[in-house]
Amino acid sequence: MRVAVLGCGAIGGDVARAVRDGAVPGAELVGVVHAASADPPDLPVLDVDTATRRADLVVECAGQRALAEHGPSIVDSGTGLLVVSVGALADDALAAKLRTGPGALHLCTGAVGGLDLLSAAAPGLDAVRIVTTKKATTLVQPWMDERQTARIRAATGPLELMRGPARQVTAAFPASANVAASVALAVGDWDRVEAAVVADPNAPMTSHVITARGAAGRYRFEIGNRPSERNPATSGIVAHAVLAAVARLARPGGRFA
Ligand SMILES: NC(=O)C1=CN([C@@H]2O[C@H](COP(=O)(O)OP(=O)(O)OC[C@H]3O[C@@H](n4cnc5c(N)ncnc54)[C@H](O)[C@@H]3O)[C@@H](O)[C@H]2O)C=CC1
Ligand SMILES: O=C([O-])CC(=O)C(=O)O
Repeated sequence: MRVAVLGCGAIGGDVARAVRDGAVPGAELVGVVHAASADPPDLPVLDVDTATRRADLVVECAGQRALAEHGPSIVDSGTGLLVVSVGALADDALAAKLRTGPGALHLCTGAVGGLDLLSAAAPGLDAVRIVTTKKATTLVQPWMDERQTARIRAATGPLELMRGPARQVTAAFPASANVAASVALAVGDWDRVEAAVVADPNAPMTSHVITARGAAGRYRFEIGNRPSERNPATSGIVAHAVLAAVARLARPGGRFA
């Protein structure tokens, strides 16, 4: 399977180098699509149209906005698309376009787990929640006013920044709350999932606590991820989750579906 990577930052750079170095049996790197001014010195850089033409699978690691910009033309061309910025699917029109194909849309589990069980239990779940806690300064957003930004920077303990429907929270924190979208997509219902984002200056790790209950049972998944050394807003595990997904697509069969 020929693989191109869209976005060559903390996740995409690690994914592209691992595929290039043969870490994923059955997958080979055709190149990366890179937006920053200086090209990554050790990877072949392609424009998005060439990458789409040459690859069987484009792996999006570039953010919700880049997915909205390039995703539709990738699937429209028949090339497969593996998405890490799943929060972009909170836009129903974009989600419908990406699901239309003919290229297949695949979602990466990213920084969280338990999505398979939540998906299976979904018809019997009433309340589903995810609380994300990260290093405070990684959660400052362009839409915040000076007072709010100063409050985050001065925080000495946990500070809840937002609590609300998953759709709203993933849009407000597009590089930090894709996990809220992952839970909503697993449950198949944006309205049943409440998400919260907490800034904690002392958080040694990024944590995601997912709880759900209903007729199906009671569930609690507590995840503590070490942040990426390249991007403290991103959990280090995400690049590995992307590589695991590429491996499943490159050599299907004999694994959890
Ligand atoms: N599903 C999940 O659990 C998670 C999802 N994410 C998503 O992954 C994205 C990437 O995360 P990182 O690698 O840590 O971010 P990063 O900021 O380190 O890297 C993103 C890269 O994409 C590039 N880029 C942006 N727009 C582009 C475009 N139109 N074409 C080509 N390249 C473009 C940037 O220049 C940058 O190099 C996040 O923005 C977030 O949406 C991140 C963490 C967890
Ligand atoms: O990496 C993480 O822990 C979560 C994250 O940034 C996201 O969901 O966008």
